[in-house]
Amino acid sequence: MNVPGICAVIGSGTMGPGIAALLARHGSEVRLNDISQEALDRAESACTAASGALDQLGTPVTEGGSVSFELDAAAALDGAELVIEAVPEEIGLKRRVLERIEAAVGTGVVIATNTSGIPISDMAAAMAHPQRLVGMHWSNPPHLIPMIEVIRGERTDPAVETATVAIVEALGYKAVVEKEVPGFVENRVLYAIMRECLSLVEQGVASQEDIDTCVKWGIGYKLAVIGPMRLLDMAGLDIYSSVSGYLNPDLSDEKGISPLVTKLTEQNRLGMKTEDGMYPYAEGEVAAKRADILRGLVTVRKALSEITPV
Ligand SMILES: NC(=O)c1ccc[n+]([C@@H]2O[C@H](COP(=O)([O-])OP(=O)(O)OC[C@H]3O[C@@H](n4cnc5c(N)ncnc54)[C@H](O)[C@@H]3O)[C@@H](O)[C@H]2O)c1
Ligand SMILES: Cc1ncc(CO)c(C(=O)O)c1O
Repeated sequence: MNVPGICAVIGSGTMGPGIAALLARHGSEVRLNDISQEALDRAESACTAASGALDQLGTPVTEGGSVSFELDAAAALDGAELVIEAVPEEIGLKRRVLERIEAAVGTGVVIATNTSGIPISDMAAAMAHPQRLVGMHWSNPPHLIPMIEVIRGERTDPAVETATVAIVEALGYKAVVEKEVPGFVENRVLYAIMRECLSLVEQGVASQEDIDTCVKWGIGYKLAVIGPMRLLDMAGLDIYSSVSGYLNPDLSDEKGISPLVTKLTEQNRLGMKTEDGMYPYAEGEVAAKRADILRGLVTVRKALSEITPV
């Protein structure tokens, strides 16, 4: 199945433009909406950059695709066959936006939320037709990371989930989340890794730099080729049993926010957006790092596409 003819993406911040660019690449007429004209102005250059990255990847262009930038939500939603909500991760805002989307589209239109981990059923609670809400969790940067989680809520119509899986499979790789646990699969695994890494820095076990090197060139490299379940078979479940027996009780079980992250956020050291966070950034260094990251993701994605999935 190809992607829908007309899509609306509601929210044009970090995620919206890359989502729109990829859908347009596959032939959709995409309307990108935001309440901020400045965000829409930034989105135009973000979409151009995303399209350039897709050129480098060699992603074929399906004729007929386009992205328009709409401050008027009604204009963006008019005739949409798929709506993707990508506004900030705040359930009250998402519920209000979903209500407005519902009022503007037919009951047969799939409404997908890009929430990072809010249970779909919680978001659907305010909807008149909750059966058409489905989770479609993209990863940043959305035009390059080909895996998209599909998450159904308690009242999601199975046909809506099936249609969403078909769209995802036209774009990349699906991971169907069978139970809508907070964080779904990707972010639960990612946040478990980040919790342990932050704990290791807080304990002085290793520096940020060496932890990044260890994870990138150790498990990150390996897991890019061998999924964790396959790796268990490769290592041997007996090995896992022996090691996890003494290691699991010692892993971080921090239930709150990392004290180091709390300290840094209180100091407004938020990372690249403030040019200081886990690392300091000299003038111009953030743009250079972002370019390096995108170049690296394109290069690795090309290499991975050369191998058969293990
Ligand atoms: N940033 C990431 O790495 C990432 C990755 C995957 C999923 N997500 C999820 O995607 C969603 C969006 O995240 P983001 O990082 O793009 O957020 P963001 O804050 O960068 O962008 C959100 C955009 O929504 C706009 N907006 C706010 N209210 C609106 C409304 N009523 N109508 C239309 N637009 C509105 C804002 O002006 C802003 O431009 C969140 O649920 C987030 O958890 C984020
Ligand atoms: C830190 C962090 N949190 C959430 C997400 C996605 O929902 C990402 C990501 O996509 O990379 C992330 O890095």
